[in-house]
Amino acid sequence: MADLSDMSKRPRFRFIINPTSGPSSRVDVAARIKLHLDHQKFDHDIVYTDYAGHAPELAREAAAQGYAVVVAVGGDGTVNEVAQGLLHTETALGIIPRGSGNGLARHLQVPLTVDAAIRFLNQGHRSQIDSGTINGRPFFTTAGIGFDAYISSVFAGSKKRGLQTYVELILKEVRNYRHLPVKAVINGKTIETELFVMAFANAAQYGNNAYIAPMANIRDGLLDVCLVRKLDMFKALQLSYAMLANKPASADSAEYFKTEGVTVQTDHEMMHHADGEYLGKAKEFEVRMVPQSLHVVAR
Ligand SMILES: Nc1ncnc2c1ncn2[C@@H]1O[C@H](COP(=O)(O)OP(=O)(O)OP(=O)(O)O)[C@@H](O)[C@H]1O
Repeated sequence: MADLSDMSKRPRFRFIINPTSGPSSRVDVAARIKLHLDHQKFDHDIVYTDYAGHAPELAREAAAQGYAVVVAVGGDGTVNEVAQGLLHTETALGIIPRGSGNGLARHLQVPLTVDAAIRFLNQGHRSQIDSGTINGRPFFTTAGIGFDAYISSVFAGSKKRGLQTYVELILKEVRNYRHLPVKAVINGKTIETELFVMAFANAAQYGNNAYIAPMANIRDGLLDVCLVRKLDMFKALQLSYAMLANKPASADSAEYFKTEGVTVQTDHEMMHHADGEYLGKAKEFEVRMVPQSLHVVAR
């Protein structure tokens, strides 16, 4: 683990702000950076995204120019985009969490308020984490097939944001959700089942401290798979309780696997997501771990 303050040249930080993300309470993040970043130690610039998909370009450009850290200012969607631009480079991802879930920030124990997150960046702790891919698309927190992807698709079309919207959606949609048969291969074993959800966890949680894979270690080179077969109301309650208590669910509600990769096939078009971003439908999925592929500023 290196300390940024040890570097001989003054390290540069780029802050990438997604102006569309964040709670309704407006904080002038640029002003907070001016106030709290250690300007004796670090140079910085601030750029704003103009459109979805802009952040990877801005991050890639900064990595090519030798910036020490690129800080994603936004929710997990922005974090995902910035991190994509930093994969396999020496530039570390920093986070100022501004989303409703903040899954990666929570897993990496980044402070959740703007001022504290900036002061945390000053400490300059760096380490490396794994990332994953689902059908080639990178993810850093979780990806999934089934109900979680369905919720991300409904959420994407909803104007409302935040935890309450998520909970309302889940309660409304869970009763109507149609389970589909899949064939998955995990660690050489073939599983054929009616699927509610198959979640692929690099970090332990979806965000909002909802733990889908409590044992997940973001640095072990392994993916934690949580398989939930057909769900009834009793199992749904058991699973929800376990997720909020940061404990594995009982064996008849969910099964957990550690693996380097998974393939899934189905005769039906199924939805998938990466870090809560809805990615559309497919009949075949390949999920892979990419060990130690991203530097981060984390505890
Ligand atoms: N300038 C922009 N205009 C429109 N969309 C943008 C812009 N910049 C980034 N985006 C898109 O906004 C999406 C959502 O961002 P993000 O997840 O950070 O915020 P959020 O939706 O408020 O957070 P959460 O998902 O935690 O509620 C990103 O996936 C990104 O593609």
